[in-house]
Amino acid sequence: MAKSQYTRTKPHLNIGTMGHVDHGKTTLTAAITKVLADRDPATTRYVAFDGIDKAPEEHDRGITINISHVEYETPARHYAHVDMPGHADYVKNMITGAAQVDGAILVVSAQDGAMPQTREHVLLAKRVGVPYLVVALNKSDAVEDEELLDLVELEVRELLSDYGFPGDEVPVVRVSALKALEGDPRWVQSVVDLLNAVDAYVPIPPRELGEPFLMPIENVLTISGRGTVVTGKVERGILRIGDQVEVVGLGETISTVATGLETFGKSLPTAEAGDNAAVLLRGIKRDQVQRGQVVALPGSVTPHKSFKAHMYALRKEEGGRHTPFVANYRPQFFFRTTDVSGAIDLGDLPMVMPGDTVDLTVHLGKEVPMDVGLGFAVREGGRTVAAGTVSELLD
Ligand SMILES: Nc1nc2c(ncn2[C@@H]2O[C@H](COP(=O)(O)OP(=O)(O)OP(=O)(O)O)[C@@H](O)[C@H]2O)c(=O)[nH]1
Ligand SMILES: [Mg+2]
Repeated sequence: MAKSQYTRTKPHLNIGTMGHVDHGKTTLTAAITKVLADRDPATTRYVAFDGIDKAPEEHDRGITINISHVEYETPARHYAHVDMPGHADYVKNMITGAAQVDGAILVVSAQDGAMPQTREHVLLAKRVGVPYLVVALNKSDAVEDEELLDLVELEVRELLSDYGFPGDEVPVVRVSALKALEGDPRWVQSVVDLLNAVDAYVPIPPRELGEPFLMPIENVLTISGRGTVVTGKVERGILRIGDQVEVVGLGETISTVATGLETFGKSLPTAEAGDNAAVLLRGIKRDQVQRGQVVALPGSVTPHKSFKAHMYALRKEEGGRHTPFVANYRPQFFFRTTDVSGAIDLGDLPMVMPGDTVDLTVHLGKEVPMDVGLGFAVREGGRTVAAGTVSELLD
């Protein structure tokens, strides 16, 4: 596929920006690439705001809809960065992004403080297993009163603690993405400080290199003359060019061979757990594969329609339901990069109250590749109402 080769000179980490709509996630993403590209153009390419929010609808509405990937390097690390949407209607896309990261930058506008999707994103981050958050208190240029900044910081720390993050320890860095993008030295430094905090606070997670290869498919592309390419973040294991793989879930399992590997347009000899990879699949047509399936070592993962789950129903203060749900409740279930509708079998329970933690059975409309321990979110009418983990595989 690509000409130049990706060399693993620095540890690799997956990070992203999350937070309420308009708090400055995309501006910060652009500013990070700008600041790093200005320092070392050999390792980072500047990606302007329009290169991140590319879709015409994003342009017209001035909001992020799709998640978008950029890469950059600090002196210590290579980062793949996913810019997530903040708008309530696109939380679905945000969940996909959050499921991939090893840590995230929670962007909070210092002017507005914590807002509904700040809360929802922190909660989802916890539920989908984002292990570390660093806070960018953005738009600090627009708030002159230091005490106000202190107040917002305190509020955010409390919010983090409410959802099980160490609110006292989490680095909170006062930044201005906009001013950094404009080259204002004070605020350029604020972005450098933020990156230093990420370098120092978010550890490189142990990669499951010894496990069988698995990559959830996030996107499917056609490369003319070459064939079909699937992209995603490698969840576990190592894949080499020429390896036999299976595409599993949402229908028949398909067997094929990985005939090419890439990351950010550079060729890879092997794709490893943690990598953002593009995998060229031999003899596969674009319509045979889709987002939500996984590419895996043959026989290593099986698709299931039914499973037992350990689940927490969000309280109404957390954005959850105001009323209990009863037998045959049919919400959407979000796994890795897909969502599927399903029914909940409560067994002997008469109902589930917001705030309850329960064990129940789920029957999905389509087969999803899963293992015990896989996390999922439950949504209904555009909001997250529950979150859980798979505790036992049924048929
Ligand atoms: N004053 C000031 N304005 C900012 C700053 N960062 C972003 N903005 C402005 O805030 C608005 C929203 O910025 P975006 O980067 O699109 O916000 P977002 O969080 O990506 O929005 P969604 O992706 O739609 O959730 C834009 O008008 C920016 O110019 C900042 O540091 N200071
Ligand atoms: Mg955005």
